[in-house]
Amino acid sequence: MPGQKLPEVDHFVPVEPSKEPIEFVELKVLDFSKYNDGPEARKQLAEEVRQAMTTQGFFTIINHGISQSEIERQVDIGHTIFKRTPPEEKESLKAPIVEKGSYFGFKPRGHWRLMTGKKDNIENFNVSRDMKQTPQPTAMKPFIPEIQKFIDFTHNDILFKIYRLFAIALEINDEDFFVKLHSYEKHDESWLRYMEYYDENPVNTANGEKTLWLGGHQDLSALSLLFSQPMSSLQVRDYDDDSKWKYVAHTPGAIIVNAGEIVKWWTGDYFKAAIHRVIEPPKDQRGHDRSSVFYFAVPNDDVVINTLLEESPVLRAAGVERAHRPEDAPTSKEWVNARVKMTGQKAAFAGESSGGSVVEKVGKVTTTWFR
Ligand SMILES: O=C(O)CCC(=O)C(=O)O
Ligand SMILES: [Fe+2]
Repeated sequence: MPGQKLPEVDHFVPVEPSKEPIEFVELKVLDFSKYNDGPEARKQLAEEVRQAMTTQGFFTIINHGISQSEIERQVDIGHTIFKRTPPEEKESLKAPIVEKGSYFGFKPRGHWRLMTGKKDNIENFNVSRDMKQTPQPTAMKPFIPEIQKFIDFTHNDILFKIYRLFAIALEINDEDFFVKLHSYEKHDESWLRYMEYYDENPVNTANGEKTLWLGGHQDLSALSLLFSQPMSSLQVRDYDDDSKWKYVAHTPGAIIVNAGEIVKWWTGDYFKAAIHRVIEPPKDQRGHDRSSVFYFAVPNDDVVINTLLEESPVLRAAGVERAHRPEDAPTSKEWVNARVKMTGQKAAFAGESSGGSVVEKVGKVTTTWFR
């Protein structure tokens, strides 16, 4: 918006990129400037999506239409909301997570229990895709038009492009198949998240292990879009390399696309849901807070989620199994509310058993937590 003066923010100063020799996961980088170069170019991108999704469930997109400065502006807006909202207002706009399974509003620090048994040190403010349906702290009000514009572009342009590539990759006849399940006009629980990790205690545990900030999980979403930020603390468990945890590199201006459990079910695990966690960063980045912005997409409320064997010849050829018995398949809203409600609450999440993973029931379906 050239010439127009935007409301002032409290600027968040991000940490400098780490210079330590850490092991990064190799992610495919998709150049979305090619998306409009015709059907052949789109087919090529779809093949790259297929390769990334069947191996990692994570990929990076660049040239997607949102600039690094627009991402920084959103991080600043989130930081400003956290800084300027007084504790009493945060308390009164607390998300009814346990009561209703809804994230809309503030998630205070300490709501989740980590696998170490400790409480999290992360503050979230979650905004409904349709911002009118979200609690509106006073500090957010000046930024509402900007935030809504950011959400709308992310949903209607970037997300829908990714979904058209998914449909092409799965050879589903209707390229808009997934787009129609995420209709902008209908209601769903998709949300924008501002997230601040507070590193108040930058000390290693006695055995030299790094402190866990957010336990290993797959997102409950269909797709999560992570706007890249410079602190090296997000790790993905590499399906390709003996399940090793590896750092996700920062690419300024990029979006990391993270497939969640809904995509895993749609594809009968042909497309992987990325297993990821957040840990304390390398030494040269400690003692800094980490502020970032995310968009989590889930289908419209009434969409029943099960494997798309009828729609996709690729899934039939791959021989995948249906994720749920038809009578057990949840609707999008049922799943989201049930899963949000129990995240970070149970002993399973706090890690009573050791080893790779813990399965927990969510209504008629299950979710898995990872170490
Ligand atoms: O902070 C991050 O980079 C990832 C956060 C995350 O995994 C989540 O909110 O689901
Ligand atoms: Fe996540």
